[in-house]
Amino acid sequence: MTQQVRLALLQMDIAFGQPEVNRAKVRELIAEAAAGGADLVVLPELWNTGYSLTNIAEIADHDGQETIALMSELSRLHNLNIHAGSVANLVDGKVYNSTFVFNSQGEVVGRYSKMHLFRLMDEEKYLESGNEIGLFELDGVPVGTMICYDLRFPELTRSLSLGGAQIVFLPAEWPHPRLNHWRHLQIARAIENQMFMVSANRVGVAGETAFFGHSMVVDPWGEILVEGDESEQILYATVDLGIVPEIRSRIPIFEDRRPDLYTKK
Ligand SMILES: NC(=O)CCC(=O)C(=O)O
Repeated sequence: MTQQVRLALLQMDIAFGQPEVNRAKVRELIAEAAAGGADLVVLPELWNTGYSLTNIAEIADHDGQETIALMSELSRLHNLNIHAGSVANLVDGKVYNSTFVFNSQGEVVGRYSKMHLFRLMDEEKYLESGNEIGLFELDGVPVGTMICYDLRFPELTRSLSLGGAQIVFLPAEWPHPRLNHWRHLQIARAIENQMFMVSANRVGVAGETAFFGHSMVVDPWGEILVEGDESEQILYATVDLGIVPEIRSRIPIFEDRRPDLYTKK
């Protein structure tokens, strides 16, 4: 990636339990984002199935095959990077909530499976948690990824920033009534780790759960560069990666940390 990166956040509704419908929609939206000049497109959480958990093993992707084939084709076709949000993914009989990230040559450069499962939406009953953090390089830039509820765990974001991440991505299906938490936690994570937070949250309703969107890009100074409303939309923001080292040297929190004194457990 160059220093200036034009991001496109796909804030979309998700057809419940209908992967084919969602894949067709995502194909259209990525073409639209490419026409809008995007260098990097970010999708929401579980965009292939939504939270159709009772039949998730039947409708999940298998070893990421459908997702990889589609995103690899689209990243090459449109010459852009894709953070493919997350998908329900069946591996060895277990379903994971998994992220795949693609460079513009269509190669998978990052993978991550959600490590904190969200009990309020029954994830722990149907899904398996991942056991590795999502830290990787995208076009030579160290970046990290988390998924939705992971945002509530500052230790995870700190592990990513200590690993050098300059951007942390957050695909999500985060609903009402917790908009306040969603906004403030992202701003806090960006400021305390002096990095960009980039989220794509879905909109729409599933059963009694209403998802509010408000996808956003927060810079390392805690300023919101773009924020969605509650409608379907593609949000664009251009980030200047040069400000990450600049802010990290202006307030040297990574040098001033006292890990020798912090609680280990
Ligand atoms: N899909 C999720 O992980 C939702 C997390 C959420 O809503 C929260 O409040 O945390």
